[in-house]
Amino acid sequence: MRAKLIVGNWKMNGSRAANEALLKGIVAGLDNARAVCAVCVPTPFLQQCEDVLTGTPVAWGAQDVSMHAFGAYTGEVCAKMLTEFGCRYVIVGHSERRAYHREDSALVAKKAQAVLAEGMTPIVCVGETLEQREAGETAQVVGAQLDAVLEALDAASVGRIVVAYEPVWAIGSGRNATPAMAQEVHAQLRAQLKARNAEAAEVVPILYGGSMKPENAKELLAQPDIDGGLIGGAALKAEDFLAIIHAA
Ligand SMILES: O=C[C@H](O)COP(=O)(O)O
Repeated sequence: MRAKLIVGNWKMNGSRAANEALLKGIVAGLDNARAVCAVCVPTPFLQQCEDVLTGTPVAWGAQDVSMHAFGAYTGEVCAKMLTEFGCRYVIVGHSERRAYHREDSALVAKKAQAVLAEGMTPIVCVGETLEQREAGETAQVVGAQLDAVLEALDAASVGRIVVAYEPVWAIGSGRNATPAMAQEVHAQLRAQLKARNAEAAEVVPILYGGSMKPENAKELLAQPDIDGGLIGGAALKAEDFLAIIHAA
């Protein structure tokens, strides 16, 4: 039985004052939530997460990382640096990075390797655009995105990743995939993981992301292969994020 994992992706939002209230609000409202939870915040706020969240059940992480270890890469942040701020998770391959920064699956695979090499957990995002879904290409697109990462990892490392299925058309649109649509893709992703490492496939959490909110979380999270959520907009309000955590 996989524990549910709820991760907030703050994207490029937040301020020191607002974060303080949000993080403390999340911690205060956790009660005895069964789900594991984390927030992935903009890099400048990692120190604040470490200050506020150390000793609480809420983990934290980053939204991107360099594929390089160290060196002359202006503007980049490497995995080793993230470990110095206590990061447990790093999102790689979010569709916004793929679309706005032209990141391809080969680069995403290298980033996942860099995260694993420093002992953290990559949250590997995959997902199709609306155009690709309408052309019947969903299975092929997300399959290729995940395979690129799996092929770059040794079989033992497969069990150390998290996968997030985020249909691009559902992100920030208010239009979520139906539970059945999401489950169909999650089952395919699970089968791909199994083909690489059957034992690991049973423990890898596969998260759904794309307009998950308090009103639809329970039904999505009830699907057999939906092990949690990668939450954007609803992670910016403690009340909504907590409602999703408690739905899990
Ligand atoms: O990483 C999170 C996703 O992009 C989902 O964002 P959203 O919940 O605002 O649709």
